[in-house]
Amino acid sequence: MGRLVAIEGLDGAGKNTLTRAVTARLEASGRTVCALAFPRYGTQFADLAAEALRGGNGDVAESVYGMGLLFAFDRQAAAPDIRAALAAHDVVLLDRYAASSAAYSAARLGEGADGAVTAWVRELEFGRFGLPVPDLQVYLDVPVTVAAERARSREASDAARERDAYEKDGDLQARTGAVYAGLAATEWVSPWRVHGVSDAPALLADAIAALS
Ligand SMILES: Nc1ncnc2c1ncn2[C@@H]1O[C@H](COP(=O)(O)OP(=O)(O)OP(=O)(O)O)[C@@H](O)[C@H]1O
Ligand SMILES: Cc1cn([C@H]2C[C@H](O)[C@@H](COP(=O)(O)O)O2)c(=O)[nH]c1=O
Repeated sequence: MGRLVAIEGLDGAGKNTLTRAVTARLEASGRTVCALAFPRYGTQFADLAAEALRGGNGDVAESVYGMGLLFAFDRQAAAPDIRAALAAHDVVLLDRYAASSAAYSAARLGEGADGAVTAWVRELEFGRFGLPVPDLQVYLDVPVTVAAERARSREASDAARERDAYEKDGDLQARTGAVYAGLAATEWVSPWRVHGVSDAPALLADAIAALS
């Protein structure tokens, strides 16, 4: 059975880039890795959520819990794929998982890491839906200004990556970062590790390798 590792952080923090670097390092050391990303763009629930964050689907985006349900349904639909990946690989790396819902939802509501909505996400996704619990959650701790600049320059160079409502809201990003720090400090759902902006991907890859 493989180890499940979720990489979390702000929009533009570099989660996808870090996931690819860690995958390469783990594979070079002989481990098999499967990388998945949430939301799963191109599938129903993820696309409904993405459209909502760009002004579509009526007033869905106004509801924090409504958005939480769409993201949670996306993960519930992916659960068989995650379990199959865990059965077939040494490591399954997730670019965002349930903690993204916890962090962004709490930030939108002005709650902390120990508030009502993070408890709701935990119970819904790991309780009611029975999603696999990560062996390790990683908070990629990048300053809000750096993440925002990366998201902006990516938008400038790639028209398909136009920033959504969350990405354009600097105050929301700052609050989300604070909630992520709280989730990591309190080991929300399972163990966490903080990966700093200057930390080498190899450090994280070695920590993941040590899990198995
Ligand atoms: N360590 C780094 N140094 C400099 N630039 C980086 C670094 N990591 C990522 N970037 C750049 O920042 C941008 C965002 O990176 P990436 O797509 O990996 O972020 P992300 O956290 O997955 O974003 P999102 O959650 O918004 O999809 C990309 O253009 C990427 O090339
Ligand atoms: C999975 C997930 C995502 N979000 C938010 C975070 C981002 O602002 C957007 C889109 O994600 P991407 O990484 O930029 O593609 O959705 C969320 O609030 N809850 C979630 O579960």
